[in-house]
Amino acid sequence: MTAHIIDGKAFAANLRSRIATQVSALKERGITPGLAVVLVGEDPASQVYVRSKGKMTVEVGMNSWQHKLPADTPEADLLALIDTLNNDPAVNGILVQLPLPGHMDESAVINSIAPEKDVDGFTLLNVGLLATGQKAMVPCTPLGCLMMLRDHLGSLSGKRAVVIGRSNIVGKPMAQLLLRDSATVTIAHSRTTDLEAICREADILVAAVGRAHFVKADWIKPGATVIDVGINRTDDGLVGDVDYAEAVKVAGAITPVPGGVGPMTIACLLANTLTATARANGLPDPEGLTP
Ligand SMILES: NC(=O)C1=CN([C@@H]2O[C@H](COP(=O)(O)OP(=O)(O)OC[C@H]3O[C@@H](n4cnc5c(N)ncnc54)[C@H](OP(=O)(O)O)[C@@H]3O)[C@@H](O)[C@H]2O)C=CC1
Ligand SMILES: Nc1nc(=O)c2c([nH]1)NC[C@@H]1CN(c3ccc(C(=O)N[C@@H](CCC(=O)O)C(=O)O)cc3)C=[N+]21
Repeated sequence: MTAHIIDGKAFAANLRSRIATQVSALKERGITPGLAVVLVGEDPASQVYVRSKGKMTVEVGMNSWQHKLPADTPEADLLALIDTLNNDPAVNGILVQLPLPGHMDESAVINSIAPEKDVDGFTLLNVGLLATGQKAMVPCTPLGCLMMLRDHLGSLSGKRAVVIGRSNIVGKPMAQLLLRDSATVTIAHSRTTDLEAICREADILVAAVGRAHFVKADWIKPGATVIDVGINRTDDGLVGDVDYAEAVKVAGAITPVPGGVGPMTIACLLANTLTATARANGLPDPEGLTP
């Protein structure tokens, strides 16, 4: 028995085509959703993501703007750009690519984004709304993982979920979404003792660590659903956090890297931009794009 491979690439393509249909409908009413992406510095991996985001934004019919600033840009200049974007009615979504250069205060920059345009869901307001179960902008990577989990498992209610990683951009919001769907959630991290035994209890295992081949096959409960968020560049190319070749023999279902969570992250960014546009125009949330 080998695991069902959850095809994030195909899932994302399907999601983008549904988004494109809804964008066309908005355009007929004279509304074109727009996403502005801000990149500070020349990190090659970030440049790849930003280019890919821009291409897909245009493909679904949205307006796309990319603002590239040099690594030594003063923080005040970045804050001034965000202020301009906040006040530009054509801009419905703003994404500031992380990480930012060391001289910048990351939370000050993120929290200067107008919460209703915060398509990453990283501002304090959106984090608080998600944590209290209210209507928020939900971080793209966890949202994409949730969509794939629901699609594969149906209800998550009562399932044991283990999230490895407690970052603000992946681990914590992932745990919030699983909790909201009534899973029993454990968050593990670098100080967790007996990590392997905790993982073996999981019906749903989400790995967001940033270490190649970190999760071994014998940590996985037979038949479990494994979501591999990790993006690690190695001599063998791009790999996730899970020892995929072995895990695939034990898991019930697993997301590959590449072609799993990554494409869903970008599709969910477009989904959030569409949701933000609908809300800005007093329209109901688009069907099937919010949790
Ligand atoms: N596919 C996608 O769309 C995306 C992929 N990613 C990828 O996901 C991975 C995680 O990203 P991110 O959350 O930003 O990373 P962070 O580095 O912010 O967080 C990593 C987490 O892993 C934990 N960790 C590290 N070592 C261990 C260990 N030995 N045992 C248990 N836990 C450990 C850390 O624990 P502690 O808090 O104790 O330090 C931390 O909570 C990366 O590979 C990143 O590239 C990220 C965003 C989007
Ligand atoms: N403000 C902000 N929001 C983010 O969402 C954000 C960020 N900053 N900083 C960096 C991380 C990382 N991230 C990825 C998005 C897509 C892929 C992706 O599409 N990956 C492809 C492979 C791409 C490749 O070959 O490099 C895949 O997994 O199939 C990966 C990683 C978003 N992030």
